[in-house]
Amino acid sequence: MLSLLVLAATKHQRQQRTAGSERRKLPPSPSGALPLLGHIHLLGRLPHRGLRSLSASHGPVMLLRLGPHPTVVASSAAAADEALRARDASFASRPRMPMVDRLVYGSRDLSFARYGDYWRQARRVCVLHLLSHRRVRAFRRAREHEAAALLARVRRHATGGEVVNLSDALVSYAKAVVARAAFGDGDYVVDGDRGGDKLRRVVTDLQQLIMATPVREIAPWLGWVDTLTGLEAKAKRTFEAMDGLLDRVIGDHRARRRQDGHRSDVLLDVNEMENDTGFRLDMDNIKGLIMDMFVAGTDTSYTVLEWAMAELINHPHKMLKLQEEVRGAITGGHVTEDHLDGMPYLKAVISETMRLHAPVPLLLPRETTEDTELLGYHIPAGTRVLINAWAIGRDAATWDHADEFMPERFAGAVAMDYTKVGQDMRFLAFGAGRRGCPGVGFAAPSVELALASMVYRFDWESTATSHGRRKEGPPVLEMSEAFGLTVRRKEPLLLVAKPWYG
Ligand code: HEM
Repeated sequence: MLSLLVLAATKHQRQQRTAGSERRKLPPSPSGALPLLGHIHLLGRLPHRGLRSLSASHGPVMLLRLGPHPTVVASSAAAADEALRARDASFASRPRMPMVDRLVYGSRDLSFARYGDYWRQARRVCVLHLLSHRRVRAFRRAREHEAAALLARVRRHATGGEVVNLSDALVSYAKAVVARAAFGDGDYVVDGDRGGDKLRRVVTDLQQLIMATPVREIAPWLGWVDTLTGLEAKAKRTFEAMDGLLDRVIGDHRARRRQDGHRSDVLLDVNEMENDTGFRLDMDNIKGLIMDMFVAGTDTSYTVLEWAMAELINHPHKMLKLQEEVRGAITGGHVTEDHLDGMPYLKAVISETMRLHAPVPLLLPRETTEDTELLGYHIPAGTRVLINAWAIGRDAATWDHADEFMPERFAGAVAMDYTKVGQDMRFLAFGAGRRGCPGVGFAAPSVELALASMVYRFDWESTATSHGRRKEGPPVLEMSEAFGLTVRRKEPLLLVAKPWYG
């Protein structure tokens, strides 16, 4: 009898344990994890693609170990919806990344700040004072001025029949537009670099470093490898260049304020404006936030423009359709921001470009703030989370002809407004939820104005077709990607532009 009771009790305990572990089932993990590295080697050169392949076998929620970090990867709209909408607060932090701490003032900015009171206040300050509708409107003239400079640069090559390196021209445009807003109206340079090349390199290095996994992070006793590979020196050089630039920007503004009460730099005035709330920014916070505006706003906008032009070149009928819309809407000989509202196809082209080429393919890494769940799997507190926005944008389960460039899907009666962040969880170019991009209102007019201006003023051809018009046919431009925080084209966009005089 006793043994029967013991047996029954043991069985009950086992059942309870099984039920408990089922309730706390972890997401599936690919096999092949290596000591120290975990699954890093499975990601490949283009992690958003590597992760999509893994999710094809392991499902929309996977658990990977990237170095020492357990990392959940979400690869479907349903998983993103749960993480970024239904359980938004549980997925709202950012992980501590030693390299980011080092480059971005201990992550005391906005993009990389951990979820909590500082982040909440910093985001409010940015949304209210830096990225408000009023301030975006205030920079309208600056955007129109920079768009004119972009066209002048293209025209210089076009009149001589030369090839234009459009990638270079677009990088300069995007950096100039954001720099005016982030740095004020001064002409700031790194080490006497007038053309802005060094500044561009510093920002590129900064982005690559943010994505790098230092060996020190995987195996602290192998930290010397980072010195040997030059990673340490690159991090030091990059931080010093950016920090020096920010010191000059802030120093100049302070001097001008002392001289003439000039009040153009909102961040430097924030502490006065925020007196009532008791929130104060120290110098590292101010530098971190200016850096955020610059780094978060430039390569993203430029990448969208570059992919949009490449897709339009590969789809000449769509290019013609866009040109007809833009040329039909323009009065006065050049595009202004007043014209943009009357260009639904332009907005559809931009949406479709970002669906196919999510500029930040894995968003910014998240971290869970508490024990939570995702599609029925248990996700412990402190787990890193990657949302594969790129894979979700191309998911054949939710998009027809998912890999095709079809702006029409966003035009017409059910047109999607891409500036409404989080409206459609199949489209995550700007992320979603409380950590979604607060800069979309700033990015939209600068991207739309530049694209409309380029297709209005010029007819475009790839160097491969410039000696004879090509009918719709196989794509002529190589569309390979280079990975970073943003994913840009691997090869620069070299095009021939022919002025259009209407
Ligand atoms: C086409 C242009 C842009 C794209 C595609 C883009 C995309 C993104 C993405 C994917 C995120 C991460 C969202 C998440 O984790 O859910 C983000 C965050 C952020 N973006 Fe943008 N962005 C763009 C332009 C801008 C601009 C112009 C600014 C500012 C001037 C900006 C400022 C920020 C900031 C501060 C964050 C961090 C927000 C937080 O963590 O609370 N972005 N952006």
